[in-house]
Amino acid sequence: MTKALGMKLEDMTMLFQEGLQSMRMNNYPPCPQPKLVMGLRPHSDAAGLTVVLQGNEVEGLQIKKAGAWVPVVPLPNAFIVNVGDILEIVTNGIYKSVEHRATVNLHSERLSIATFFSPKLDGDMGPAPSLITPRKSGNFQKN
Ligand SMILES: O=C(O)CCC(=O)C(=O)O
Ligand SMILES: [Fe+2]
Repeated sequence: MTKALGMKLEDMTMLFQEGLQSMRMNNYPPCPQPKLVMGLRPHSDAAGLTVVLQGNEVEGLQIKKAGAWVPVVPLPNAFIVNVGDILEIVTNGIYKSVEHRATVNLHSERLSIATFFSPKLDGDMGPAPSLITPRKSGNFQKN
């Protein structure tokens, strides 16, 4: 990723080398009124990267693309990798954090496992210094 972006490796390892990994297992039971219920509300993940396994290959995950909700069709033995808010900030907005949600199904239970890879908890975080040039300023501010 750093090579593709022309970013210094240290700008990434500084944050993620001692990063945190957490996991959420989601179970969406069948729902008699799936049009009236949302499994997981629209959100973006606060992490750097999220890896999702759609456990039992039941459809439900959707991403927002050009203003429309697009289903992410489960593929056997495939993971979904989502960019989270922190990576959007570190890459100075080059990679965008994706808004997504999970719907429920009338007859099928759905299972998913999401693994969140986040930076270390202490220290400064902001756009990678190596991505800021006189022609390209930082899109996010450190507080
Ligand atoms: O159930 C899914 O496919 C998505 C899960 C998710 O977005 C999350 O746990 O943050
Ligand atoms: Fe999520």
